Amino acid sequence: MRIGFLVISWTDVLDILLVSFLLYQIYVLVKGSIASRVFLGYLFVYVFYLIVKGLRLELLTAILQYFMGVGAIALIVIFQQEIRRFLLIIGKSTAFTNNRFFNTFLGSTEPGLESGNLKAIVEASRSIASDFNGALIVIKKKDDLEKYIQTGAPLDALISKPLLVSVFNQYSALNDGAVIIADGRVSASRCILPVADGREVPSSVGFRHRAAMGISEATDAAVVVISEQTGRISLAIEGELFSNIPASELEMRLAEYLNSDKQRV
Ligand SMILES: Nc1ncnc2c1ncn2[C@@H]1O[C@H](COP(=O)(O)OP(=O)(O)OP(=O)(O)O)[C@@H](O)[C@H]1O
Repeated sequence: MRIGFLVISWTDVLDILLVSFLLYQIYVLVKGSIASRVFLGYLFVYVFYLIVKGLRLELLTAILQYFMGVGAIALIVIFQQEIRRFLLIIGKSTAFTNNRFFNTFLGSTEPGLESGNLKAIVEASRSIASDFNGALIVIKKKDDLEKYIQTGAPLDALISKPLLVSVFNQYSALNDGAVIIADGRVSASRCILPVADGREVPSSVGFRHRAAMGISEATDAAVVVISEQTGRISLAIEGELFSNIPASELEMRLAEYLNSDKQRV
């Protein structure tokens, strides 16, 4: 196709569409954050560099070229949260993660938790909350949690209300950190979770709740978090924290999420 003096092929159109899509995704990721200003600043420098290069100002071009090279590395450091989120979105896209072969390869298993086990978790949460003992309970869906289980003390125990209540008792030696429930067993306690520190986390949120958001952002696990200060039960799913959930609603919400085959994006 010819537009004026420009000859445009279908690969050029594809190229433009892909670049537009990428730029839009970057815009969505950095929108509203401090990173968006950095991104804009970098874009201005790049446009300036193109103008300078077009005008054949050799010295300034060389300086800006060097600056752009160093800037690219600086951008990776500045945007590490956004890049991580972007790669997670790609890694969790339904086309791959719903595929049986990829699930085996990634160590993912079928989702679901027996209703008796779910009831035990909910009853334990109710009891822990009423005693104002804090708790952090990670429940595996499909994604492998072995990496996080390794950070804690192995338990490999049957799921039961008395066990969970005693683990999170304030005098227990196991109450620090998170309990991870995987494949119908209480795998470990005292586990260390990644902490969410993105712009969407309100500064008032403490580390227990940040850790719940962090692991639910990094994996598809559901996390029950109970505040030691307020006794409130919250649920973290897909990086989002749903605060102050009534115990009566918790079981339904957990069952709905854990038993669904839906993979987040
Ligand atoms: N990254 C983490 N991984 C696992 N557990 C954590 C992590 N960060 C904090 N915790 C647990 O949360 C506990 C309380 O942390 P903190 O008081 O900062 O959280 P909070 O969100 O304010 O919760 P609370 O309302 O219960 O005080 C810690 O003692 C620890 O057991």
